[in-house]
Amino acid sequence: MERIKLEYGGAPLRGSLTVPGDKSVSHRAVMFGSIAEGRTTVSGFLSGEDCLRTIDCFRSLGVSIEREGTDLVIDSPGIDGWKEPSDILYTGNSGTTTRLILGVLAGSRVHSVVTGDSSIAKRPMKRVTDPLDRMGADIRGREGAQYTPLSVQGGQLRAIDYDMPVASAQVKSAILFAALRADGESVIREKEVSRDHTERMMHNFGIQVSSEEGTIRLQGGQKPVAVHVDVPGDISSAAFFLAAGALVPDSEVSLENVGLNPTRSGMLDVLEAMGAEIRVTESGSSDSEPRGTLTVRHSSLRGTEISGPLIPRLIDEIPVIALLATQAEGTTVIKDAEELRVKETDRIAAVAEELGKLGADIEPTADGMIIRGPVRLGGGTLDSRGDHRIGMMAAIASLIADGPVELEDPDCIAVSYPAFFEHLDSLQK
Ligand SMILES: O=C(O)C1=C[C@@H](OP(=O)(O)O)[C@@H](O)[C@H](O)C1
Ligand SMILES: C=C(OP(=O)(O)O)C(=O)O
Repeated sequence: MERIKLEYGGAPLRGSLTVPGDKSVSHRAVMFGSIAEGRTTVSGFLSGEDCLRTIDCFRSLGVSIEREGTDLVIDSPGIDGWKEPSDILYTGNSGTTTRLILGVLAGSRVHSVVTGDSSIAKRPMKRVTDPLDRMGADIRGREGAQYTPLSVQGGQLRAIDYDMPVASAQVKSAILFAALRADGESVIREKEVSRDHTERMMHNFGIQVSSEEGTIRLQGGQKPVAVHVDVPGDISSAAFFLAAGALVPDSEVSLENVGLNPTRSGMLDVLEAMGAEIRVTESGSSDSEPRGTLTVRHSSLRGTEISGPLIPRLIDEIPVIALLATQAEGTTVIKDAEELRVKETDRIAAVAEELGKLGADIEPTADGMIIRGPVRLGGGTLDSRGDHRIGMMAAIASLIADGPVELEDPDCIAVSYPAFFEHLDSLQK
């Protein structure tokens, strides 16, 4: 496995950057564009490994998906014209692809088998296969459809009235895709409000869906109409440079065209609560996803508490927020974040153990962590554990470490941010 030296210490980060397209929105653009009959075009699409796996899956179903210049062009016969794939649908490392596609396939007319890599094989799927089963889906798989590989025989579905036991946009979205093909009106009640890109994109594709205080209602049988989707920059990718700008002395970093959907922007609330100097300039939205420029400067930070409804609004940013907290005065408590244990890795253990190697004081708890700061970080060899967000957290940690930092298995960063190291270099010139 590759190991690289991270030689970034010291120099301030200055300048501006456009982060790559939002991963969640990119996946959904391919999915809706494949369900809708006709031509969907997508600008700002993220060509990260996870989204490429989504493209592969829909190509196998007979959808044409090609690059034309910087746009992605999707030509689909519509869901009822899909062909049965002659091989498995391979979802790689992508939880979003795996879970959402189960909902899409359940309401299709084809038989398919879905599987991913060794990380996906450990991630819980029952949270999706259970509600889909109640809708009449025929899904079978390992340990009673708890884990991949999963086989799906598409068919006619019935509507569901469902109280979600986990706060998860992936579960909500899988049910919504199935509900679109079901007889009757489905009602989904969220445990906590999670990212609403699926609902927003449904509006763009001409589907009526209502959402009020965590209750979503969707009438089945509506047909999406092919449109153009403009994907905003990914706030979860921007998060690493927001943290770097706040942590490295003399830095000032601007990030442009970042998606500012309020169900995703919890990190901005945390930066403010920690005392970071951050400016948000909204630039409006060309579709239903708001966006704007974020500018951050080196700041002295204080500890904070992160819990409750804030958690789904920043779930993927917690590794880099934990790094920020190691440099903050006082204690930071993160709780209600047990979902971190079932991401690409167990991110509670990974953050505590990997940053611990540099001397950070992080106590893992069942549903989060307690971080005491500030602590000067030293050198060490960190392991991404095949998790892109742990890899990028390590790279940002190297910016403030007193000793040399090495990173094992950096390649996984391409899952969400293939140009990450180029962008980091460009801010240190
Ligand atoms: O719906 C999505 O696009 C995502 C939802 C979140 O997962 P959960 O739904 O499991 O919380 C998030 O962690 C993931 O990176 C992307
Ligand atoms: C959890 C993540 O993605 P997924 O669930 O799609 O693998 C992530 O990007 O941090």
